[in-house]
Amino acid sequence: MDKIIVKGGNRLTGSVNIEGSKNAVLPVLVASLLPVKGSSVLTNVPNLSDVDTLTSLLKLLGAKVETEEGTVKVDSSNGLSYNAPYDLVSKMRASMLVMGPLLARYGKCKIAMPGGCAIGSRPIEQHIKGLEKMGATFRNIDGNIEGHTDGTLKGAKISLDFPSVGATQNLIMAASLADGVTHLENVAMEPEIEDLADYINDMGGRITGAGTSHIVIEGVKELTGVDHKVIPDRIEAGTFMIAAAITNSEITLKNVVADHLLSLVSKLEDMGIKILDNDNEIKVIPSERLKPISVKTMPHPGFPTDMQSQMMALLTTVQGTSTITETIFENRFMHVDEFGNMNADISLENNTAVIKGGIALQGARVKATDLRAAAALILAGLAAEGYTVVTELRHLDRGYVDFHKKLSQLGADIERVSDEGKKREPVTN
Ligand SMILES: CC(=O)N[C@H]1[C@@H](OP(=O)(O)OP(=O)(O)OC[C@H]2O[C@@H](n3ccc(=O)[nH]c3=O)[C@H](O)[C@@H]2O)O[C@H](CO)[C@@H](O)[C@@H]1O
Ligand SMILES: C=C(OP(=O)(O)O)C(=O)O
Repeated sequence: MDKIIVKGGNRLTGSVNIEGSKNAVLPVLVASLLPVKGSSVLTNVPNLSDVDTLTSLLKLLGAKVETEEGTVKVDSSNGLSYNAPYDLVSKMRASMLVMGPLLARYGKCKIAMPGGCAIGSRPIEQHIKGLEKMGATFRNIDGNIEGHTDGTLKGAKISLDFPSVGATQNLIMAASLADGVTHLENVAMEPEIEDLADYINDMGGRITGAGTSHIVIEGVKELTGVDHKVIPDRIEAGTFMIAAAITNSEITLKNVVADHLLSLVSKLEDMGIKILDNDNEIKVIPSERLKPISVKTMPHPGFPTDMQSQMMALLTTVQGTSTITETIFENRFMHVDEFGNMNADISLENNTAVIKGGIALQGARVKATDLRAAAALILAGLAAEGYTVVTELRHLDRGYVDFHKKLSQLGADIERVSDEGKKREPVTN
């Protein structure tokens, strides 16, 4: 089993390049199933295992996919299959997003129940309810969801109970090829939604309001493949901002959109850290004495759940009592015990973690419990006394490209020890 070994105490310096966003590229790849003409060329695509899993799913569905360093070309103009099997879907929640495009293009889909990080139950009733309003019917058979329409989806007025990112993406894609106009209310406002809408609009779609809570989609007869550059990964960027803060270092992030990171920036500023942004770059200027804070995860533009564990790592090093309340996923505190193994004092009161910070972290052998927890434990290792060994790196590989190499280039004492022959190779087909 691969492991990352980090020796704490080094200051970081220099700059780091941020990759294309995992949470943007996955829906954009799925939307590449929509065009009946031409092919799409996606650039700024991160080399992640989630991207490999999704391109495998697209191929299995009948799309032609060519992958090169940072670029994926998808041609879905040939007939597609409508069956997304368990072995791929179970690896990744984003697989559920193929429901919308398959129903829109073929009037049917068969999808195994989703996977992803074990951070809580991942219900999809908001996806299903919205698609039902557009005329689809569903049944559950042997762990699969089968959906049907009588030919085409119909535009509808849909209000989500909660601004689910996945449901918003699924419904945007479905409505893009539906008959008539769809109004989506109380939808997610994440930057990844805007990226998806921009991509579909460039293909000939008619979507307005993406990035607000009310999106209107006028269905079109067909879409045509286009080139699209994926937006920068705000969560990878945020993770490196915390790396700077936790090591009391000044670093610069390149290829970022500062406006996507406002809630994190505001919290870091409350703690006493200075953040300067200019022209797709962010500079983090640390401070010796940070202040404790309270954080609550919320749908965008609130504080992202995907930054919760990294922020927790930082708060363990800050003198005083901080709190983090997780409102998005009920089981996203599995890293608390791992931080405890590193001498952190964190107690859980329902969905709030109370962090008594400032007790020196001690290097330990810890286990990544999910994707962001993997990064957070490595961040804690940067500040801990002695060596921290982080295992279960398959989680890390879902969402971070060369994390240890980037940290090492910034000056961290870190290495990844691979099991012979088991290292993930980039897909080159
Ligand atoms: C709002 C939010 O922060 N969403 C995050 C979520 O997106 P993702 O699309 O995975 O999740 P959703 O936004 O759909 O779900 C957020 C919440 O809504 C619930 N839910 C969702 C759909 C549904 O049909 N029924 C239902 O109850 C989920 O259980 C969860 O508690 O995980 C991604 C990966 O960590 C993040 O990038 C997203 O920012
Ligand atoms: C948990 C994450 O991803 P997923 O929803 O794909 O599991 C994440 O990006 O932090």
